[in-house]
Amino acid sequence: MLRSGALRLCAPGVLRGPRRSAAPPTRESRPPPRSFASEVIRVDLSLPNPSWSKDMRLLFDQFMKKTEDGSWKRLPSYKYVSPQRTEVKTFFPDGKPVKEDHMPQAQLFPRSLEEGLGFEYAMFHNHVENRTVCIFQGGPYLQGASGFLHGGAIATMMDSTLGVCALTAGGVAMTANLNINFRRPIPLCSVVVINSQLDKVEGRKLFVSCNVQSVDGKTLHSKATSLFVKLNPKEV
Ligand SMILES: CCCCCCCCCC(=O)SCCNC(=O)CCNC(=O)[C@H](O)C(C)(C)COP(=O)(O)OP(=O)(O)OC[C@H]1O[C@@H](n2cnc3c(N)ncnc32)[C@H](O)[C@@H]1OP(=O)(O)O
Repeated sequence: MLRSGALRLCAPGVLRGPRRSAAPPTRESRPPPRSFASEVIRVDLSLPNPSWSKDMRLLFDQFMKKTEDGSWKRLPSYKYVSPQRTEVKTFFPDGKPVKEDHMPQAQLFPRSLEEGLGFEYAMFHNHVENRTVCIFQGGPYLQGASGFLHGGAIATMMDSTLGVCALTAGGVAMTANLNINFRRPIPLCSVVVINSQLDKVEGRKLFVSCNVQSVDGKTLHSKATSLFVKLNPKEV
């Protein structure tokens, strides 16, 4: 269940008045955790929910407008890596992953915390420009230094955004290298924009970079460069 303290902290207006009626679809509430009914598995968690702050909603609406001419696409996001719960291919002959079927608790790390308490985000991708943008509101369970987001939480969302950018352009790939400069701390429950782009492709190597900025674009919180390597086609 959502804790009202977290809700108040991240979305102060939510408990006082009715929700805005906005055009994009909304996610009213999340299903109970660890339930594997098919409808639960397919809940798209990148849609607005009551824990989203006004900034988060405004940004989401702005990006939804950009999807209208087809240049940008909103990327749905699920708790499970394989929402159909089909068998995941094994890419590594020497280091076999645990199959999700054998570990039903397995779920995508950034989607593993309760609504409003952890990672709230939505991603949009531009196929022509090979760019992925993530709007991200980090909740109170992601605290590092007092009142600010943990560096690991920031790195998680940067890696995820860079990963989506690389995967969308190149197919199945993993992070081989991630270099982050943390320039300014991110207050808990604030909203930031992660802008990522594919810079270069060399064979199986996908070079991507990103920055993390405040909503008004005035504060550069973090920057990163990263290398993703497409998994060896012989092993796929
Ligand atoms: C919210 C939605 C989220 C969806 C996206 C999720 C994104 C999250 C992604 C992750 O977090 S993945 C988890 C963290 N990453 C790993 O656990 C990867 C561990 N490393 C590996 O499995 C292998 O090292 C890897 C698959 C990356 C590469 O191994 P390979 O055997 O396929 O490649 P190889 O070692 O032959 O290297 C291929 C090329 O990459 C280069 N390379 C590999 N690792 C490098 C490295 N670390 N730094 C620089 N170059 C590197 C290597 O030199 C070579 O260059 P050349 O082709 O020019 O010779």
